[in-house]
Amino acid sequence: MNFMLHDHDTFDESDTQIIPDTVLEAVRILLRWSGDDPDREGLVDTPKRVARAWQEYCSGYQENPALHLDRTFEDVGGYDEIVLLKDIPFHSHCEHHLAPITGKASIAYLPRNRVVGISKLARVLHGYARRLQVQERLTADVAQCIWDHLQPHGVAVVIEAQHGCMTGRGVRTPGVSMVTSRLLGCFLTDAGSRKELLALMGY
Ligand SMILES: Nc1nc2c(ncn2[C@@H]2O[C@H](COP(=O)(O)OP(=O)(O)OP(=O)(O)O)[C@@H](O)[C@H]2O)c(=O)[nH]1
Ligand SMILES: [Zn+2]
Repeated sequence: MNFMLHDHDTFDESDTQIIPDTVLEAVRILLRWSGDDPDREGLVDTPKRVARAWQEYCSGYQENPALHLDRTFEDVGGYDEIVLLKDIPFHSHCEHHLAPITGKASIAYLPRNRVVGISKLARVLHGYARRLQVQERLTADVAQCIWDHLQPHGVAVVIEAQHGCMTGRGVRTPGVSMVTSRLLGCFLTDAGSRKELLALMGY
């Protein structure tokens, strides 16, 4: 599909974004196909809202999450133990049904000399979560990004999430969580490091 803009495309003054008319029409078609009337008052602005919402849900495609790890610090008082950012809430969407995935991630690493500003771990997570995902790939991508760019002794990412496609539709089984993990470096190879990590994470 070609998303080149045309003269008649909708210019949205509220956020100075141009939304291609093909996108707005796609939402109108979906609304009609779902059984509603896209021309009724409550739905007239819905295609524009949906387009903007999806730009936000998928804003991760416009960024390189690794850039958040560019700035590191050496002077942290000789600290050379595990750094853990625990229970970071996130939102994503599953690539199969475009349904929401909501959950929390815990991200840990064992620094090699340099540390990163702690918020950057959450930024990396959101950079990958704001794309269409399966939970396994989200977990692996976050871990690999930290591993490649910080070159620490070890990285661990554990994600626990609920999948909207299992609650609101399909098997309709609310209350279940999917848990995924990716361990790299010492957390994979050294039982002592792994034990310490899992205790810190509360597993
Ligand atoms: N492994 C994995 N599966 C996921 C994830 N998100 C959604 N799914 C699953 O993707 C599968 C897609 O299966 P399909 O049989 O192709 O689709 P479907 O007929 O809609 O399947 P049901 O959800 O069982 O109705 C489903 O089993 C979903 O539960 C994820 O992050 N990881
Ligand atoms: Zn799904």
